[in-house]
Amino acid sequence: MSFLAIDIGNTRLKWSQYSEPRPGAKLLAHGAEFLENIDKLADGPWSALSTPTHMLGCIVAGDAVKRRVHEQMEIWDVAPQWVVSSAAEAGLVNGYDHPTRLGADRWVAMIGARHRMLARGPARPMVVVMVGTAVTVEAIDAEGKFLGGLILPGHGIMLRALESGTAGLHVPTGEVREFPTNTSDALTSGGTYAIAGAVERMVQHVRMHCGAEPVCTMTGGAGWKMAPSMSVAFELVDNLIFDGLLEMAKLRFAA
Ligand SMILES: Nc1ncnc2c1ncn2[C@@H]1O[C@H](COP(=O)(O)OP(=O)(O)O)[C@@H](O)[C@H]1O
Ligand SMILES: CC(C)(COP(=O)(O)O)[C@@H](O)C(=O)NCCC(=O)O
Ligand SMILES: [K+]
Repeated sequence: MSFLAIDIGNTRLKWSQYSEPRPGAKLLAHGAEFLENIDKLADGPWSALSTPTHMLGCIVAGDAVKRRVHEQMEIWDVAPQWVVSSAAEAGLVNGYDHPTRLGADRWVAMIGARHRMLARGPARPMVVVMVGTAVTVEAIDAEGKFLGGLILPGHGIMLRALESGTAGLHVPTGEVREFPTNTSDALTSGGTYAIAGAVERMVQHVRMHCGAEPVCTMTGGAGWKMAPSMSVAFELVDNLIFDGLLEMAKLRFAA
């Protein structure tokens, strides 16, 4: 028995193979590929894996990418299953106007974050931050209701948008500075503090709305870039989506 979890964002595919489809299962193998390289998975890293008995993934990169991943999975006799955000699952209630339109990665990460918190202590409100191609900042109350969330451009998109929309902003990546004194540092710092500021605001909103201090959990490929510049207390976790997929797999594939 083994379980393959896959998270496909707009920049990279991340995968992890576990001994079983449940939280606490042993991690057997893992990897990440930029989307332009996913056609080499079956002949590359996946060729060394034992056949997964179950697979669950989340994808926000579109149907063409999904088809390419299905092709790579043909080396195994396993049915691909992809999460669709729903009105309620695994202890979370979805407050989105149209629950199925919520990005599956956001839904799965929130489920992972909430279970992680409950495993450690009493239920508290949460702010869940994902720093990937885009940045999302989610609010969850102490009862597990997703109240709503912010979507911002990630570092790369912010810089490319400024480069393409101006004549004078073609410069190398800079450093994060409190008082930037060159264009590179001004751009890098502007993007970083835009994200940090959005998180700070969401923490304020949740504190006011829930009347309690939220737990702030941050994840995503570029989370480490944000960590030194945050203005609120937070925990950086590298696998919230896989935590969530394991929780959902436990409910779907329980023997
Ligand atoms: N070694 C790395 N490989 C890939 N992305 C990286 C790396 N280090 C930092 N990043 C940043 O992480 C972002 C991708 O994060 P990721 O969580 O994979 O995004 P997504 O889920 O949207 O595909 C990139 O936009 C990039 O800024
Ligand atoms: C917000 C996102 C683009 C984030 O994508 P990512 O940065 O993980 O590649 C993705 O979750 C998405 O396409 N969401 C659908 C719209 C929504 O959640 O409202
Ligand atoms: K993501």
